[in-house]
Amino acid sequence: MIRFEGAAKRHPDGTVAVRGLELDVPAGRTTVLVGPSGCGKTTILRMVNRMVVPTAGRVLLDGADVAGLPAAGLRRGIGYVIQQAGLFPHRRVIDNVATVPRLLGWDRKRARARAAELLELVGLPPETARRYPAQLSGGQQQRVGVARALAADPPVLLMDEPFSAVDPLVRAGLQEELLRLQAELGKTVLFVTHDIEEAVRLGDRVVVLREHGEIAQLADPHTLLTAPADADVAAFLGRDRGLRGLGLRPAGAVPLEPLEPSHDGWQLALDPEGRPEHWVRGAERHPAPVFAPSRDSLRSALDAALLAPSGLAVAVDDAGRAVGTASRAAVVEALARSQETGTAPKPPESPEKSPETPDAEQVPHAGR
Ligand SMILES: Nc1ncnc2c1ncn2[C@@H]1O[C@H](COP(=O)(O)OP(=O)(O)OP(=O)(O)O)[C@@H](O)[C@H]1O
Repeated sequence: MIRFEGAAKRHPDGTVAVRGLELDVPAGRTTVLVGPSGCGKTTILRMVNRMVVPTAGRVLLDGADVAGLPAAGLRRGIGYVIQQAGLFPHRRVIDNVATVPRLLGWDRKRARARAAELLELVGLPPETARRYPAQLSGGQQQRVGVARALAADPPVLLMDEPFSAVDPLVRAGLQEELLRLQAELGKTVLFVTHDIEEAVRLGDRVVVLREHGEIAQLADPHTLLTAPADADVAAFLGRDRGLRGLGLRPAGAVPLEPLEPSHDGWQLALDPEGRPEHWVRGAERHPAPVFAPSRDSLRSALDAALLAPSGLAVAVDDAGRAVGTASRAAVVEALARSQETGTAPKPPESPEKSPETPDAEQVPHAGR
């Protein structure tokens, strides 16, 4: 666990980058810092690996003040991924990834074997290992950056806008990959972005910051979207590519995945008619939130995905029978696509209004 106790940074020129942050970052989860440019996100992140030394307060890593830990050892135990990957241009990909294991004293063969394993883990084909960074695409370079950060199997991963330099499609793929990796590895991830969509997509918890690293709201994505703390947060949520249009856009644009027997250990219990009842995992049992692609909005789909313990919204037909699932990522991606084209996707064929679904009334106005 990372704890910020009144951690502040005041620069010699008088600029207060961070005023006095009180924040707990829980172990094994993804916490996303999001906020406008200059609000102190990078400063906060770098306080953890001592690239920035607080001028007041302190940062604790598993109870130990990082100021008292040797910087080199501390940094080797913390993965750090930055924009543009920050790879060594003159080293082959495999040796970029093997850097930290080599620093830890592993022999070259073992370090390279570990690097090869990691390249596979982040989805890079084996032939990329022998190339130099400049011979890879931007998205591939970011994957190498992630592999390198994971090389020493650090419990903590700091990620500073790692995906912001790549185009939206590649970015969506990288986000998907990170979600998959995190489900597998359960690192303590502190992730910085200025993109609220990315924050909502990746974060178990989202910290919305305003100037001087002050917390405007700390919440899970669902609470953030449905109950912004104040008008500033609401305005921030609605800005950029915004989530404002969610309630106006039909959920029919979300691609559905077929129902599987198990999703990360969660099983969907259906009634005899095939209608979803619960998500079940061992002794755990939670309601299965649903949406109807033929008449609901993207907002309903996103709510369902955010509320489901499996992270999957269950799509139902007009009779309420389960017909597929949609992940949080798939819903956000559908939103991004509809915004890129500037118009909402065509409403699905089902013009009748349903009294239970007020969003359906708004569908014909979407895109205006
Ligand atoms: N060396 C420095 N001297 C003076 N001010 C600085 C210095 N480094 C950063 N700052 C200021 O501290 C504030 C916080 O910077 P920081 O880089 O943490 O913001 P950020 O939220 O990460 O911004 P961005 O999203 O643009 O990367 C900014 O106002 C910045 O100008």
